Amino acid sequence: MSPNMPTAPTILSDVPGSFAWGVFHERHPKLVRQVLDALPYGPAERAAVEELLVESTGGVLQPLGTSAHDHRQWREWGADLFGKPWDEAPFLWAESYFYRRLLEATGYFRPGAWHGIDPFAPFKNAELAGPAVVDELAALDDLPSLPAKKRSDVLLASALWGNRADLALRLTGPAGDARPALLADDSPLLWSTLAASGSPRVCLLADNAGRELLPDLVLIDHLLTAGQATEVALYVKPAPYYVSDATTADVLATLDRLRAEAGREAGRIGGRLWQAMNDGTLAIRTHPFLCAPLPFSDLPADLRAELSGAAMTIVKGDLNYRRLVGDRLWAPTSPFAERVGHFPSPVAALRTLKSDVIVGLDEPVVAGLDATEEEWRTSGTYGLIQVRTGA
Ligand SMILES: O=P(O)(O)OC[C@H]1O[C@](O)(CO)[C@@H](O)[C@@H]1O
Repeated sequence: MSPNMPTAPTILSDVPGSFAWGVFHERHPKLVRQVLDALPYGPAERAAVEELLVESTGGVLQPLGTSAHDHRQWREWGADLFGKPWDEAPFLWAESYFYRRLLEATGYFRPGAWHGIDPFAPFKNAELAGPAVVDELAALDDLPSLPAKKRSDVLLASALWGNRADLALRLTGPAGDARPALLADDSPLLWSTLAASGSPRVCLLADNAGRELLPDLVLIDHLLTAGQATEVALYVKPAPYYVSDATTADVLATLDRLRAEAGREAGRIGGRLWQAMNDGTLAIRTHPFLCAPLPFSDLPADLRAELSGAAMTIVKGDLNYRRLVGDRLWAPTSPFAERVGHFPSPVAALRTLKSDVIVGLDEPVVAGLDATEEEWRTSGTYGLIQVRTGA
């Protein structure tokens, strides 16, 4: 960050009772139980997962072993952090490292029986096979009868509140599926920017699989068929992350789920997406930096170059928002456009609020929310669509 950039305190997890503290001390223990109950890991994996929990709630950060393929990369990302207590590391860094270490503990990257086994797959699979998805697929039958403008708005809203359907929150947090109330809505700017662009290439940085990825894919199909995008690149995580984050395997499972609805709108959407992948108008992409513990202001040159050609990059979800604006206690009225000035393309954030970071709100909105008893920043009840145009 340039020395002249305004800054704000980095969020840490060292304050008992804070949201970040609760992620380590309340959510992760529940998550670990869920993971160990969902797959029949052996004694070595179980012990390693339990040790990770102990280390991450009171111990010091231990580096990855030298046999890990990315240990050098993490040494570099955490050069001044290893050996320090977990709660002295930035919350974003420590939470990301927790998920990397969980994969290490379960043997995801090691040669052996558990190689490539997604520890969160049982939850993701159950969601995709569940009744909520059946209802959501059936609702797609109404899409063709909607006027084009209405269809765009409905699908953008679905992609936004699909982010509410977050397995991490539902496995370990409060129940509930209420639609978020929008605290900021720059959607007209999103549509007008795409319309003004000659042959728009759109990038979408995905967040969760299942009930979030499904509406994301439907939105992508709409952008392509309505000519609002001529090409779409969908960026997914290179490995399981933050419980339900989408990987290529999740895209394929979701496509299969759509295509299984033969003769219905869902099936037609699945077929068009398949064809778009075949002819290259839809590309699934990934990059190691998508699982890095760093803000997007540190994008590596190759990923920055890929995104810089986009007419719009749509950034989904809470974690991506934290990385986009910086995981700091900014003033909530701090301008969104300033916070994301580093991003290489016009950018639209679609996010339900699930952590303390927030920027770009109007003062009366903040005052109204602060006057309530609600944990409005972290409850997942509120959402936003914030856009910065111009590269
Ligand atoms: O799936 P999303 O929307 O990125 O949400 C992830 C959020 O969930 C948490 O991991 C808490 O469970 C936050 O710390 C994080 O930002």
